[in-house]
Amino acid sequence: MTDHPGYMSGFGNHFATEAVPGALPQGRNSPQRPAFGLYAEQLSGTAFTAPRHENRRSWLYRLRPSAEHPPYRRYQGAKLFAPGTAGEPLAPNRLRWNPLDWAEEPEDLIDSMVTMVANKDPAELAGVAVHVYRAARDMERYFFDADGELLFIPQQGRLSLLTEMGRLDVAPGEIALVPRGVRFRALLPDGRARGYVAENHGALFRLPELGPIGSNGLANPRDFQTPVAAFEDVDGAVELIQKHGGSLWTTTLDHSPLDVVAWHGNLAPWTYDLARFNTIGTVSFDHPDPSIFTVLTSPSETPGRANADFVIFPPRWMVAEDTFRPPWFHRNVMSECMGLIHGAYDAKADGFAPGALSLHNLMAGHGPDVASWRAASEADLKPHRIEGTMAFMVESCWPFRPTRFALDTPALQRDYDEAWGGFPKAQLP
Ligand SMILES: O=C(O)Cc1cc(O)ccc1O
Ligand SMILES: [Fe+2]
Repeated sequence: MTDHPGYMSGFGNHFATEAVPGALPQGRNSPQRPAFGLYAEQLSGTAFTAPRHENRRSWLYRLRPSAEHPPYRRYQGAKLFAPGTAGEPLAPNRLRWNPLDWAEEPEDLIDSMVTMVANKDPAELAGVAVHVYRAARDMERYFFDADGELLFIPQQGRLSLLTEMGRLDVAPGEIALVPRGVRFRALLPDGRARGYVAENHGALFRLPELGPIGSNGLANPRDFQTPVAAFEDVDGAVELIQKHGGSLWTTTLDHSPLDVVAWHGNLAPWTYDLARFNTIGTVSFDHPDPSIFTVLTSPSETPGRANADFVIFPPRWMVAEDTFRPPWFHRNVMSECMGLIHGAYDAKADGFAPGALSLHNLMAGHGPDVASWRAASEADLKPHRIEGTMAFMVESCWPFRPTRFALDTPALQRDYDEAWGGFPKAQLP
């Protein structure tokens, strides 16, 4: 891999970048004759008339227009990627899966994608799906998702995402976002890579409001890194796959679609190092709601009720006095899908390994397993640092439905309910 060509800093900024000097028009978006015969193209992430503070779009200057392509046909590979969820009534059970094994034949990122849970039809422009990838081959073809933006959460092995708008290098502990429609291919600098993808069909992820926290804190905007323009000037047949309306489609181009020489705007890919998250918690007593750990939020149309929140449980000091410090028992009106990047999660002493996934849909009683409850109830409450861990949660107001694969795979822990078996009964005086 060559050195990274560089990043620009800031979340949702209006960036301007050109890989060839003079490629970016000045003072207008669509000149009569763009420099060098480039083609100007607007890519929108919100409706043209979205309020200004929500509005996201970028202008791309490319070697050929994206419009030049033959019809798409159904793609026959990637059978576990977006097959639709199991049709039967949604059981209210808590579910947990061990990390998925590598496929027998090495697959590229797209063929290795396994959809585990999803809610809503992408055509509703709402909902979120959680996929797991376990890739062992570089992509020689290209992909884009017409159904939503893709939040990559690597768990093992780095990804190099060559996108239309520049290159994202992302390692476990970092995340990356590729906007809806942006074409990319994924290279695997470590030979293989496993992780999670949250596919957001709804309102674009943004930083949460800070309320009384003030003007700084949680994920700070300047720590988001957007790549400078970088392009491939490659002629020859290449495959372009898209996910559209919940199914996969393929076509052949006679050139690389990563041919954007310059771009400007505020719809852009980025990476973010979760270690930069400014974690906030109690310095007195009680454990705040985990909304305090929100990195990104995609609002629904109901104020305060997220279509999708991306929440992390990072290393941090626990100092709460006379407090049960791990996650308390709870029944939540929101639905929770959790994964673990590394280390151990403080509510689950056993059975939740890095790469695992859990699902606690609305009103499912959950919280610490017996061993975690006992240890935390008996602990000597000194300041204690939770180290070397990074769990995350994709929380949604729409209950998640598992896919057929997720319900049938041997990775499903059929004894998960036992995590909460054997609590001693309270003894009244
Ligand atoms: O279920 C979980 O482990 C996530 C979680 C953590 C917490 O501290 C409070 C609520 C919650 O859903
Ligand atoms: Fe929870």
